[in-house]
Amino acid sequence: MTPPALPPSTRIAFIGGGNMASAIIGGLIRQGLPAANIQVVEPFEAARAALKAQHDIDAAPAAAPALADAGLIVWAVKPQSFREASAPVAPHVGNALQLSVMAGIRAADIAAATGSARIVRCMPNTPALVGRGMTGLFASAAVSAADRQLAEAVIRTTGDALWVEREAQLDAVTALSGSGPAYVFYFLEAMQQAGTELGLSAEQARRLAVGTFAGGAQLAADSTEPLALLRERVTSKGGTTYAALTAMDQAGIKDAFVQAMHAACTRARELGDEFGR
Ligand SMILES: NC(=O)C1=CN([C@@H]2O[C@H](COP(=O)(O)OP(=O)(O)OC[C@H]3O[C@@H](n4cnc5c(N)ncnc54)[C@H](OP(=O)(O)O)[C@@H]3O)[C@@H](O)[C@H]2O)C=CC1
Ligand SMILES: O=C(O)[C@@H]1CCC=N1
Repeated sequence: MTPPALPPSTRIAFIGGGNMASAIIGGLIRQGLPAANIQVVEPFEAARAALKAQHDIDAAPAAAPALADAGLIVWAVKPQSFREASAPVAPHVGNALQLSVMAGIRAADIAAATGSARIVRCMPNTPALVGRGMTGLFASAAVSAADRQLAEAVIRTTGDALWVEREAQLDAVTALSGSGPAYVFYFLEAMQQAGTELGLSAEQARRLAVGTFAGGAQLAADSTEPLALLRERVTSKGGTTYAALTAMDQAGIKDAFVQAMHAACTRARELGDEFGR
């Protein structure tokens, strides 16, 4: 199915103009949405200056009636800032669709804070900055097919998108792909460290590690075979990979990694619970 296109007349207001807002704004501008169609409410002066420098957008320090022109309001503040941020914005939400990128905060709580239940929640990730984002989306019951298309069109300006049917699944998406880029960098750091310990320069080790991760991910993306089979093809009997994987299994790395993602999912749930209380 062809992904939905972003109508050029779309007017979008971002509440919070930090890292994630800037990544999505970059995608929108790359797809040709005029910067004049994008408003941003951002109290932090340095973040406003960064938006001006990167995207030529004049962010406002506080919510204003002009927000009412927006067909889409994107919530891009930290979950802990949502209550404070929502109070001055709520009177301007009107008939706009709301798209939240906030981890954990549930659609019912966003509806209660803003007075409108037309909400799509999503969980993007920072590769959105380079057009390679992977985002999970969830539509609340009040959302129409056209609303879903608009939300997906916005998100697809930053990379790939996948809908989930149950809101709780967004916590799993958060643990997997939302936080996931940090796991990739963590592994890359370890590979770089080992490379330097084994006699390579830091630059050589970084290039080898990053190239290997990107190549391995591409191989997996292009294949429908089980991931375990791809791993086994690298693992010659009695060879080096076997030695490395045996050491990893003995250290319990896979189990620790799985537990770490459970911890991330639990934290996403807690963020929602803490807000709803
Ligand atoms: N970073 C990531 O990888 C991902 C983040 N997310 C979600 O995106 C959201 C934003 O995260 P991120 O961009 O990293 O965070 P940032 O801190 O970079 O951005 C949030 C911005 O919102 C501003 N802000 C605070 N209070 C208000 C307010 N009352 N009105 C308007 N703006 C306000 C903050 O200003 P100040 O600094 O002054 O508080 C800050 O500049 C979070 O909810 C997070 O869960 C989702 C997926 C991935
Ligand atoms: O760490 C966080 O809470 C956010 C959500 C996913 C990535 N960053």
